[in-house]
Amino acid sequence: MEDFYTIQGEGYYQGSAAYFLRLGGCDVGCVWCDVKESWDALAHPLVNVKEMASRVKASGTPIAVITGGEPVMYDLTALTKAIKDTGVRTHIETSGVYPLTGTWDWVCFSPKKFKNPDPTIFDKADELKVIIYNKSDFSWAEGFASKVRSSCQLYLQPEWSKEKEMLPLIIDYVKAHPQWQVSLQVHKYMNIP
Ligand SMILES: C[S@@+](CC[C@H](N)C(=O)[O-])C[C@H]1O[C@@H](n2cnc3c(N)ncnc32)[C@H](O)[C@@H]1O
Ligand SMILES: Nc1nc2[nH]cc(C(=O)O)c2c(=O)[nH]1
Ligand code: SF4
Ligand SMILES: [Mg+2]
Repeated sequence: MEDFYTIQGEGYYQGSAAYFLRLGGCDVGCVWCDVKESWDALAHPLVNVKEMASRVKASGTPIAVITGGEPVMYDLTALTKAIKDTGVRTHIETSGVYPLTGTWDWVCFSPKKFKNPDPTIFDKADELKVIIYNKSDFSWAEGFASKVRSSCQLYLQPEWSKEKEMLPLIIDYVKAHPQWQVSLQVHKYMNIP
């Protein structure tokens, strides 16, 4: 759908330079999705894998973030190989609804109530990033925290339109449950993509 060199705004790598490849197509349907224009894969042009990898490399970035849309709808073996062959790290942002393919240096798993994840993601996630839209989402988040590896980093991120309401609850929750950390979408404050 689009590609751009920016600063990773969320989670463990927040603040790091990263080149984003946003793949079109998603069948999860989150009501609060901040990139609904990505859902229809046919609305976006096809781009050759080698071309994508060369744009990543030319930017000078140390990290490529594959996002979408929902990138696990596709076989990502060729894309991740092409990127890694240039010496750039491969990171993914995913809801984990289909089995993950490809070679990854970092997997950010962000589960959704609108479609269950495929259980194979639990052993692959380096980062669990749960979006908090209402109060009941804290106990829902704990259900996933008990399924991922003990090394997996745990983040609570407010849904953007509910940030004013949910951020105070997230702050209290993290103080009481310090295995979790707060993640904010800092790119939205910086007015960058
Ligand atoms: C647009 S999604 C694309 C990747 C994948 N489909 C997923 O949901 O993980 C990228 C990240 O943005 C988060 N996100 C999407 N809409 C959001 C919103 N309104 N507020 C906060 N985070 C949001 C998702 O949970 C995910 O972690
Ligand atoms: N700067 C920036 N950081 C991000 N982290 C995850 C994003 C995503 O949409 O996957 C995202 C994004 O869209 N922009
Ligand atoms: S899974 Fe990701 S891209 Fe798909 S609707 Fe949800 S937030 Fe948007
Ligand atoms: Mg985004």
